[in-house]
Amino acid sequence: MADLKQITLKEIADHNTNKSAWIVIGNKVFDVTKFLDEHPGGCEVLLEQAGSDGTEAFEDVGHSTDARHMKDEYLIGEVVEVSYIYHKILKVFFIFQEERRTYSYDKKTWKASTDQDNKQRGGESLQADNIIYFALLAIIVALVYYLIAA
Ligand code: HEM
Repeated sequence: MADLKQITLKEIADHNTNKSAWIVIGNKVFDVTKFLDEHPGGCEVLLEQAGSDGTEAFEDVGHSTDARHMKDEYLIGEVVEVSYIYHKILKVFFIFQEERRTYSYDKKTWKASTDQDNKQRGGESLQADNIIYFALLAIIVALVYYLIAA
């Protein structure tokens, strides 16, 4: 595994269409272009994740052991470490916002947000969320800088 091709997130991001679809699962990169038409869950879900980190989506489905082995047929490389960590941090913020938006208390599950949901919640609280997240991020960065400088 040591000689796996090192791929940056920027490269991966360019492969987000049905002509070329790469997905990150764990820290590995899978070229699922040829698998799009064969995926039992449909090509749409794969295309939604194409060009980005699909680890959460892949795990949430609870794929079988067969599916986990099957994905290795499409392995083409691994994510370059530094950018992966950076991406995960961004992704945590992104997922957190998505989930805040889409949790259904009736069904006790996460679901895709609809225009109706967004209207009910109103855009303002989402904006407020964003400000809080970025303020927290700024505090963390300032702390790290202070510790390094001290
Ligand atoms: C290379 C990556 C992937 C492989 C090899 C793969 C393979 C499979 C297989 C074999 C199944 C049939 C059920 C099972 O055996 O678990 C399945 C179902 C499914 N997969 Fe994937 N999958 C991949 C990535 C993804 C991703 C990134 C998503 C994103 C959401 C996804 C969503 C689904 C869904 C929604 C189903 C249907 C589940 C159901 O009907 O209960 N898959 N996949």
